[in-house]
Formats: sequence, C-alpha cells, structure tokens
Amino acid sequence: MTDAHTTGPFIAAIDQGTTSSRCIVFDKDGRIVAVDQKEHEQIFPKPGWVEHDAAEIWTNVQEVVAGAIEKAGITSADVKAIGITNQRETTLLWDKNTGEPVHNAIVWQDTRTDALCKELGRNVGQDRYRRETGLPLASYFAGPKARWLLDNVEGLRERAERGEILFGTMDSWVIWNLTGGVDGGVHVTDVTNASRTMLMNLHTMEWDDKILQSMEVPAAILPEIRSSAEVYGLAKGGALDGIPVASALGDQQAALFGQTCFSQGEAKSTYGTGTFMLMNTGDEPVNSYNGLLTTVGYRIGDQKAVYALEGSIAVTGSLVQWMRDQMGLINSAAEIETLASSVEDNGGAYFVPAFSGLFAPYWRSDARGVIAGLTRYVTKAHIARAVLEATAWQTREITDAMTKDSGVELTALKVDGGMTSNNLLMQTLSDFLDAPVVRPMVAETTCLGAAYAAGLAVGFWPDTDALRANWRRAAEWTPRMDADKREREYKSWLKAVERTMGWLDEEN
Ligand SMILES: Nc1ncnc2c1ncn2[C@@H]1O[C@H](COP(=O)(O)OP(=O)(O)O)[C@@H](O)[C@H]1O
Ligand SMILES: O=P(O)(O)OC[C@H](O)CO
Repeated sequence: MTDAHTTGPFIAAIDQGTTSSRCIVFDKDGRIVAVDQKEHEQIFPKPGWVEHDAAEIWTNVQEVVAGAIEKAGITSADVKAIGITNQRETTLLWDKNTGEPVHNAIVWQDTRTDALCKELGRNVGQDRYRRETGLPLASYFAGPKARWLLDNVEGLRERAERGEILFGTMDSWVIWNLTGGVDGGVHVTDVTNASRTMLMNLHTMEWDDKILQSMEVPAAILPEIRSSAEVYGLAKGGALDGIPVASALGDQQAALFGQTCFSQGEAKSTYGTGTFMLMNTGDEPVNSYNGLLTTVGYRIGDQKAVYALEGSIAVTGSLVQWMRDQMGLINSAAEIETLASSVEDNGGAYFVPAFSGLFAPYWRSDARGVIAGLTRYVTKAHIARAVLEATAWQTREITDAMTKDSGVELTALKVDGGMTSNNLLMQTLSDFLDAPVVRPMVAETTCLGAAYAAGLAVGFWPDTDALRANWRRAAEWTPRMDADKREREYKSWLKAVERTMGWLDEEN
C-alpha cells in the first residue's frame, strides 16, 4: 500500500533472482512503496544440474510488475524509469523470430560444464582467461554454459551461425521481452553482467574475439554491451508501457550500488541463496592472488567503469532451504534460528556445503559437501548451528582473502539479503570476523541499487551524493567471542574444508 507520506514520482526495479522474481516501487528517498514477488520452479534434471524455465520467469516478471504497480496504487504515468537487476551467469539461448527459449536456462549453480572447463584449461590455459576476463575457469560462468548448449541442442550451432539465435543472461532476456520481444525488443546487456560471461575483455569492455574463438561461441548471438545506467529502450505493453528501461546490473553489483559503496575500499556482503562480497577497487581492475574474482562494479553512462573484487560463496541460504525441503528438519527458513539457538554450540560438528563444488577462494569443482566431527552427541540442533556457522566461516575466508589482495583491513561489514533477518547468524558473523556487522534500513539493496542506477540515468536523482544521503543504519552487531576460541574453531573449519576436496575424480 502507498505510504500516506509518500508522493510520486517513483522508480520501479525488477529483480530477477535465483529463487524468485520481484518488483519494488521506490520513492525519491529510496523508501519502499510496494513489493510484489513470485517464486519459480527449480529444476534439477541430474545431480549437479540446475535449470530454470525462462518462459515461466518472463510470465512471473510481468505479473510482479503489474502486482507492484497495483499495490502501490499508482499508474505507469507516476513511474519515471525501470531498473533491472538479475541473478548473474544464468544462461539462455532463444529464437529471435519466435521468442522461444531453445532449452531451459542453465543456472549459475549448475556444474555440467566442469569437464569442458578442465579441457579448456588444458588447451588454452587458466591464466589466459583470468588475465583477460578476471575470472578463473569454472562451471559458474556463462560462456562455457553457452558452449554446452551450442554443442548439445541438436541443430543449434547451425541456427546460431545463421543469425537466428540470441544469447543472454537474465538481464538481456528481461530487457528484450520488456521492450517488445519479437516486435523490436532491444538485445543488450550491461558491463557488470557481461563481466560474468568469461567472454568479455575486462580492460576493453568488449567481447574478446580470441576468447570467443577458443570457447567456440559465435559473435552473432551476443548482445550489445552497454553501461549500467542509460536508457536502453521503452517498455512496450504491460503495466509500464512507454516507461524508459534505464538500468541493468547483476544483482551483486546492484547491491554494492544500493549500499552506496561508491568509494574505493567500501564493501558489502549479500546473504541470499548464495553469498557474495564485493569491494569497490576504483577505476582500475585489481588482480587477485587469493582466489577472488575481478569484476566490473558498475558503469554510469559514459563515465569510467568502477571495478570490484568479489568473493563468491555458492551455498548459504540454499543450505537452509535444503534443511527445510530435502531434509525436512525445519518447516521454514526462519525456524533454523530457533533450532540453532536451542543449543550453546555446534557440538563439534562442521558442515561444509560444497554442493556446487567450492567457489571462492578455492574454485574446486571436484569438492562435494561434508559434515565433519560427527559423534552420537550431535543433534539436529547442533547441525542447524553448523549450518549457520558455515555461512559465517565462508565469509571469514573471503574477508581474509580481500585483506590480502587489497591491503585494506576490514573495519565493518555492510550486509543485506534474506538471511540477515537471522540475528544469531549476524552475531556469529560478527564474532567470526571480529568486526562489526551493519545492516541498513532498506535491506532490499539489490532492487534499490537498480532503482538508483535507473534514477540517475533519467535525472530522478542528480548524483551519487544524493543517494548516499538515503543510507541509514538499522541494526549493528559487535564481536563478543573470545579470540583463542575463534582461532581454534577456525582451524577445525579449515580441516573440514580440506575433507570436501577431490571427492569427484576425473571420470566423474
Ligand atoms: N531467518 C532466516 N535464517 C536463515 N536463512 C534465511 C532466513 N530467511 C531467509 N533465509 C534464506 O535466505 C534466502 C532468501 O534470501 P533472498 O535475499 O530473498 O535470496 P535470493 O535473492 O538469492 O533469492 C533463502 O535461501 C532462505 O533459505
Ligand atoms: O539471485 P541471487 O541473489 O541468488 O544471486 C545469484 C548471483 O548473482 C550468482 O552470481
């Protein structure tokens, strides 16, 4: 419902996420006016494979846009721009003449391209990809997923070479459909999303011909790379007909923007399905020697791009979902806190959720999940505690790597995302990091970042200083853990991590 104190105009942001799509309407102070959200099906055709039905996603996006506008009690005339943010790396190919996806989208968590990545590593070399794209060769990224589709969907490569097929991450899919689809939809992506394909040169911000050749991806299918904040086109049809589509950012970069981390050294960590910490490193890419990714943070119009170092953790909130849906140990995600709080500690158990291999700082796709330290003493409550601790320890490993790569000591961590409503987790995080953890008033920083970028593009906000003024602290947790205990437990965690590695051998 529209806040009695809120008056228009507004910005609408669409977040096409891993588990759901949502639309949020924001006012000029960056306050939420209305939200609508819808989950989509998670498809697991084989162990390690994860897919989404892109047609279902587009239907949901249209519904949540209409839903949010209706709940806000406004019309499209009150909306000045639409911002897009999205789950990154999830890869789709579709027919440009019919608008039909040629296959389900392959989700970022999917590990089917492991063998392909190993082969590329042997033939072309790890370093070559990292140097040009900032990314290690891993099944996480979009380029190998596109290659897999081209190799495995019958007749697709020929159709692609004839110019009948379009490639996109979910930003491209949503923007193309939103701006008309087969009826003149624009085929674009932004620099942040393109920086996750493993096909874009991080220095030139263009598709890299040599990498396209080695990855066997035809240039004809690729979208045009644009900045993160500019008008790509006007929405055609639907609840926001005629409104400029004016930003696109990968969801983690959008959260960096929404948390107003505009200065070098500022960082945020988002706790959703996975967890992703990004640190603004200014207008030059910084190489990582400690397992982090170098990525584009954002680019506003024709200004210089801002780069970021990223620590990506594949499984955090999804481990809580797994406890709920696959194990049936809790009935809701929030219940994990009650269960974990019923015991003092983890009872000696450590849970390393290497369900998609291990991402940062290890990048080991041969790893698989482990619960270590089990005895008959351990109860489901200890496991619940180990589940929450897994998120906090994985974050600690990332902050250690960030400090080594950037030379910047963590003084406080800005957090956001669905898991931050868990107080026990936030306290544990502060304890394990030995630093304050701070959550802003608007925890929906992903949508907020997309709204901010769109608003800047159409002059709704004058500059980033105006956005900073909107950031307000809602909650803070400070460390309470004994230092010796922390270091002892960290060692046990690292021992458990070692036990996940090498589970899959070459034949798998
Ligand atoms: N109280 C909670 N404690 C722990 N995890 C939670 C809690 N509430 C939600 N989650 C987890 O957070 C995730 C949802 O957060 P969200 O930011 O919406 O994720 P995403 O954008 O990745 O879809 C889910 O994986 C869910 O299991
Ligand atoms: O949709 P989320 O919030 O799980 O984010 C997924 C990331 O963008 C994957 O890189």
